[in-house]
Parts: sequence; structure tokens; C-alpha cells
Amino acid sequence: MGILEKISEIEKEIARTQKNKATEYHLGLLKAKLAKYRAQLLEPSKSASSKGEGFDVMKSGDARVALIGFPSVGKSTFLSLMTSTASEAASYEFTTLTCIPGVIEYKGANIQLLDLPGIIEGAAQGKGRGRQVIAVARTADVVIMMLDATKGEVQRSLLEKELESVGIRLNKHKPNIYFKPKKGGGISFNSTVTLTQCSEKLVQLILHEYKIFNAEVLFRDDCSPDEFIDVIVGNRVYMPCLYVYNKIDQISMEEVDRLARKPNSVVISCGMKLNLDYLLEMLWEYLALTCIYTKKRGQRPDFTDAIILRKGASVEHVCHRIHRSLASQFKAPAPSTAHSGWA
Ligand SMILES: Nc1nc2c(ncn2[C@@H]2O[C@H](COP(=O)(O)OP(=O)(O)OP(=O)(O)O)[C@@H](O)[C@H]2O)c(=O)[nH]1
Ligand SMILES: [K+]
Ligand SMILES: [Mg+2]
Repeated sequence: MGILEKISEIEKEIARTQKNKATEYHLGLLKAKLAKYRAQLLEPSKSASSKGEGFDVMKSGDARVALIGFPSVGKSTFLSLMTSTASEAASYEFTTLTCIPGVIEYKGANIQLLDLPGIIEGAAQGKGRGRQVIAVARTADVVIMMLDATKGEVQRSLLEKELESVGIRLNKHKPNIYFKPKKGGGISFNSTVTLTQCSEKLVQLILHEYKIFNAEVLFRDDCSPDEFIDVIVGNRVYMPCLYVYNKIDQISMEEVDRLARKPNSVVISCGMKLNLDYLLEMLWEYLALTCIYTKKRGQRPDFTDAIILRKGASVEHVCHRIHRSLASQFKAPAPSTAHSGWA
């Protein structure tokens, strides 16, 4: 049996297994198996054809945003509107076949926006150029999932599933679990909170499935088995995602209102240039960038020239951006410990 078949067998078994106390270990094990097979599937294949031709775009600017969506939702139209780059837009599907970078200039920051080919169900398993697109998405700081407001919710959940299946976690925090494999001593299990979804026994079962017999595990939150598996597997990316519903010129006001109220969602029309400013504001918030203005002694700050930093940057980062040797010239206290967590 191929890996794809094994995955589909397990998925079917999970679907037909009722979720209750008696089946919780069985389900936990199935999920661990599923994650293992998916990881195998993602291992880079040796054939040259899977290489991302036209997808190796250099990172540039202060942050990177990837446009993910089904074909013809308006990704290229959006890139052409927001940046000085033109990306071909047309009414037929799969107009865009490679990765096309543009730059959004906002609040003094250069935000790299990547237009990508449309992806469809099965993308994660290599349908279309799905794998290359998803590989680019993994490198982004924020994903814009562009949706056609006229098409209903099914596109959104399909894409979420695709990204989920390759270890991309949207709008989720890294699970607060300390996990450290050891050379010996068995499994030591502790938690600082009451656990309602995992137990010591389930944790052990899952670890054994991964052939881990010695480890230290500390749950600091009431995490689920899936979250625990994410921590063991390790190569997950946790990424903010904005759901952008385009083409609202084609739907009723009531429908616009309903979509706009969904969490992490913005409604726009590229065709009629509606709500694009608000989208930029939201994007800025999701990127969590901070502007720092420097000033010379006795002069007013220069608000035209900001230093752009990511959330969590320290004074040391600021110094580094001003001059490479500035931080090392500081006398005690060391700048990084004096004020960490600037943004
Ligand atoms: N009515 C309406 N049409 C739009 C809007 N935005 C884009 N379109 C149209 O939608 C079609 C597809 O636009 P594209 O920008 O090519 O879509 P895409 O997502 O890049 O498509 P692929 O590259 O094929 O994946 C074009 O005919 C656009 O003119 C909008 O806000 N309203
Ligand atoms: K198109
Ligand atoms: Mg396109």
C-alpha cells in the first residue's frame, strides 16, 4: 500500500470511530500515525520535476506576505492594485503559474507581497503546483487567504485543510508544552493545569508510537492530543492568516455584513477598490511590525525614515540596524537584557 492509501485508510477509520472516552486512546494513536505518514509524504522527492521552478523568490523588505487561494479569486488583480508590479489577471483559471513578487509600501515599511498560482483540493499531495505554492507559504510572515465572496465557505475549509495537513497552523499559538527527549530514565510526565483532553497514559502511547521511550513532558496548558503531536513532530509553523473575501461587488449587503463579522476576516472588492485601506491596516496589525524613529540630540525625530522591527525585537536589534558594531560598544547593563521585548 502506498502512503496516500495508508493516509486515506486512517482518515476513514478516524471518521467512522465515535469520539468518546473508550475510543480516546485508539483515536490518539491513529492521529499519531496519520501525522507520521504525512511527514513522510512531505519529504523532498528526488525527482527534478518537483523542484520549484520560478518559485525561488528572494526574501526582501521588512516582511513577507503570501497570497493563497483557489484559481480566479483575484490574487493577481490584488497584487497589481497594491504594488507597482503587474501580474497578469484573466477570467480563466491558472492564469498565474509562478511566484510573482511585488512590494507594498506602508508606514515606511516595505512589505513583500507574493502572488502565487491558484491551489485546489489535493494541493498538499502535489496536485497542480500545490506543493511549491505551499512551500512558499511556509516562508511567509502572514498568509492572506483570498476567497471569492460569491463561492461560499467550502473553499475556505478546503484550503485550511490543505495547509493544516502540511503542518501550517493558522492563527494558533505554539502549544505551551515543554518536551525534551532524553537518553534514559523513562518518561516523566507533569502538568501545571488540569488536563481534560490528554492523560499520562495517552501521552505515553503517543510517544511510543514515535519510538520515544525516554523524555520529559510538561503540559503548561490544557492541550489536545493533536497539539501534543505537533510538539513531538516539531516542524510546524504557526502563522497569522487573514481571510480576505474579494468580489463583494457581486453579493448582497446582508452577505457582505455576515462575512465581515467573521473572525480574522476582511471583505474587499478589487474590481471596485472597496475597503483596501482597511485591509492594509489589518495586515499591518497581523504583521506586528513596529516603527522606531531615531533622532539626533537636540533635533526633531525624522518621521520619514523609520527602522522597522518585528514583534519581540530587543534594543540590541535596534542597535544592530543602526550600525553593526553599536550594540557591542554599549557598556553594562547589556542592552538586550535591559529592555527585552521591545515591541
Ligand atoms: N467582480 C469582480 N471581479 C473581480 C474582482 N477582482 C478580480 N476580479 C476578476 O476575477 C478574475 C480573476 O482574477 P485574477 O486576478 O486573474 O485571479 P487569480 O486569483 O490571480 O487567478 P489564478 O492566477 O488563475 O489563480 C478576473 O477576470 C478579474 O477581473 C472583484 O473585486 N470583483
Ligand atoms: K485567473
Ligand atoms: Mg493569478
